[in-house]
Amino acid sequence: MKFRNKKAIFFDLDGTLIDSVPDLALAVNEMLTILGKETFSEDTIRYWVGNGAQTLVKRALLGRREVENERIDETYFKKAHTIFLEAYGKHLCKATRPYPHVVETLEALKSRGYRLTIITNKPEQFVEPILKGLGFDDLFETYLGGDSLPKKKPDPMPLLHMCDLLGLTVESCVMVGDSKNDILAANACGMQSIGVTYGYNYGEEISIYEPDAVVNDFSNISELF
Ligand SMILES: O=C(O)COP(=O)(O)O
Ligand SMILES: [Mg+2]
Repeated sequence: MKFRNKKAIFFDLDGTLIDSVPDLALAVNEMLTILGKETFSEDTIRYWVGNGAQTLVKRALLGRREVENERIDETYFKKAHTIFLEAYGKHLCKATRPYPHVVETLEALKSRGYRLTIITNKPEQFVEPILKGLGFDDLFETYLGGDSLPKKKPDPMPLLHMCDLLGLTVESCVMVGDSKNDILAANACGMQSIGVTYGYNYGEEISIYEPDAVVNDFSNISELF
């Protein structure tokens, strides 16, 4: 298939452009150690990434992914969250790297005239330092973090807001992501989407959420435009 008449491509960050779990896991375990709690393997923590920093901290404190109806003492949670943000801020690009073919594919799409932006659930404060640290911040026109707006993916709010920022219709944009949160957000506002299979989707196949296309390697995205 080919996407036609598209003007902009919105990219998810963690699990799509960059493999950030090693550094997220380092920060989670630093937080747990400071709090005197047991730490977890990178493989376990990978299943907890996707809903932003607050949910990641909550999952780590409770030691499981399903935490929606769980209550944690607010003061304790705030302390843990602050420790996590400080720890992660120190390790943003220690082991975090772009996935294979990401940089050259983004460069090719940009040189063909596509407007490129990032919509991540990661806290906004970390986005620019990571992009700068990895040397590809100049490829993107703008970005939104998980705390930039009142709602984050899977809510369509950030996708619709990005369309407004760029002055584009939903139909002229495509969302690319590794997680159901990306595809559900796109589906909720009628935007077309591409799922990547190599990221973090809580151990589930991304195809279950019915993106318009699925790619196993980032370089395959350029063939879709
Ligand atoms: O950090 C997260 O929880 C998810 O970030 P993402 O939206 O870029 O995948
Ligand atoms: Mg992601």
